[in-house]
Amino acid sequence: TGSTRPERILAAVQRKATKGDARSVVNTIDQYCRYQEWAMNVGDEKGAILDSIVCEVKPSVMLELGTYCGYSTVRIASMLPPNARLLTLEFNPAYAAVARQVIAWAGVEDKVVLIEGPSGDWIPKMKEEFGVTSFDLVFLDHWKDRYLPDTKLMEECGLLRTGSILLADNVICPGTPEYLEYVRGSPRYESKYFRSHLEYTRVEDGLEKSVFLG
Ligand SMILES: CCNc1ncnc2c1ncn2[C@@H]1O[C@H](/C=C/CNC(=O)c2cc(-c3ccc(F)cc3)cc(O)c2O)[C@@H](O)[C@H]1O
Ligand SMILES: [Mg+2]
Repeated sequence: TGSTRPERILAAVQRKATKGDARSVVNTIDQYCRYQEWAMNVGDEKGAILDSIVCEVKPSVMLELGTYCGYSTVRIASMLPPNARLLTLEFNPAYAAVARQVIAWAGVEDKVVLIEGPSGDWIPKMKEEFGVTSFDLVFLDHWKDRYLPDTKLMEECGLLRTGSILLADNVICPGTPEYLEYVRGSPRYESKYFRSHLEYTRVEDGLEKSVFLG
């Protein structure tokens, strides 16, 4: 019963990254996943696009679907002002346990609320449990066939307001065809594709940024 990939990533962070330095945690994970073993973090190239959108939107309340090891959680949190909040959903307890430690090592735990459980259960409870009115920005990076149902669920739960932004990873690889067709075809969204590459590779992938028009 050896270690899991997320546990090996955590070990690399605790061995090589400077405690309390979020950028050093991000760089350590990128180094590890580029030169030791690949992992499904948004990565440095798409991560730079993510950074620019977080900086542009300056969200007060943000949601991330699919924490995994916490790489994008730390990346986003390091860009947020002190009073902003990032809620991140992860339903695999082992991954959540790793992510909590990565988030703590980076020193961003004050801006992050990691919620352990499936998005389908928690999205309807966001208002009552976490006092969320609506999300300024949502980063979708969980199971690709769940992007569309969860987007519809957020609409139904009144968690999107005019101007809320959805940013979806992997719209090319592995691909999210139904989601893409929906946001690009719906008059309620203004969508834009940011071309990039699959993390740590030369394979094409990209992010889709969709503004909810109400
Ligand atoms: C049940 C839906 N609700 C969920 N609620 C909460 N957490 C969820 C949920 N789904 C999945 N998760 C979690 O999100 C993470 C899942 C992410 C899925 N991502 C991918 O499959 C993915 C896959 C690739 C990829 C690309 C090319 C390949 F050859 C192989 C893999 C690249 C990526 O950037 C990816 O994001 C896990 O931590 C999982 O436990
Ligand atoms: Mg991804």
